[in-house]
Amino acid sequence: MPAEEFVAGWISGALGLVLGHPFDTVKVRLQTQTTYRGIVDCMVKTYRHESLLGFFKGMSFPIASISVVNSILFGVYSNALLALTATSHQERRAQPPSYTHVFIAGCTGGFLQAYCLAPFDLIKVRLQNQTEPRAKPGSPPPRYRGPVHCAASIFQAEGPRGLFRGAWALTLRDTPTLGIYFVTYEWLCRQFTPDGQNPSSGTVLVAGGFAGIISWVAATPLDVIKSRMQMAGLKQRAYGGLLDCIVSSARQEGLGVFFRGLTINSARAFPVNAITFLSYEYLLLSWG
Ligand SMILES: C[N+](C)(C)CCCC[C@H](N)C(=O)O
Repeated sequence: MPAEEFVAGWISGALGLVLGHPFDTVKVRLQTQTTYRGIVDCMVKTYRHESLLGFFKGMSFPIASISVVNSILFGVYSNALLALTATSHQERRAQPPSYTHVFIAGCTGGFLQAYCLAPFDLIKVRLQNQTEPRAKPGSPPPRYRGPVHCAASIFQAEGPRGLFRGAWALTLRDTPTLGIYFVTYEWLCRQFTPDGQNPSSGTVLVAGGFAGIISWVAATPLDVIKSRMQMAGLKQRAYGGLLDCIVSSARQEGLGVFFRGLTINSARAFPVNAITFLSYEYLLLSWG
């Protein structure tokens, strides 16, 4: 099983995450809290209350964990294509796989990474939603002191299953949308690249950026539900399950609720995925 795709996926995932984290914090807050009027209001309040550091809350943890999960996505994707089409990454430019194969391999990667992502994503969302300013004398301490404390508290209160809160919603969110992600990337690359050649850096940036946007647009409704299920039981009401969360969110806030965070998700998705794909392709090319 070729391993370099896993390593390249890991490094490229980490680069994308750093670039995207401030957007991600604003998104999670908009999706789960009602105190903000919009993106700008959320940014201003976060800055005033918590300084620039507020945007980078909980970042070291995703860098260490979620970038590893990205390696699973790209590693499984490439190895699934190898199994389906018997071509390695290097051979695929000369013998491009069909879009059906790309879709199936993307869904497989998405499905497997979602399960590994679930506990890390849960901790990220819980930490991002702590809006208390850092270490102000006299103010009550935040519920979680950091990622390890957060994981331990959830484990203590709810057992190992607690760490997989929202995992179903996450799997449903990621399986089809990561199929869409790789199909969009491949399709755009092929539009701008002569047959048999490697896409230029510009093409990879644009194709990666749009692959990110399109897959995030498709993923946003379930992203909202996922974040709410992850926060359930804390500040938020508890839900009877995925369906209950969908129905009661729609009843209380209208259908627009499913598009919360769409603009910010898309604004984040372009740079993050442009850099992710560019560094991924570059690393694989330089390793030959
Ligand atoms: C499929 N869905 C759109 C949900 C996720 C796509 C993940 C791609 C990248 N790691 C990122 O954070 O943007």
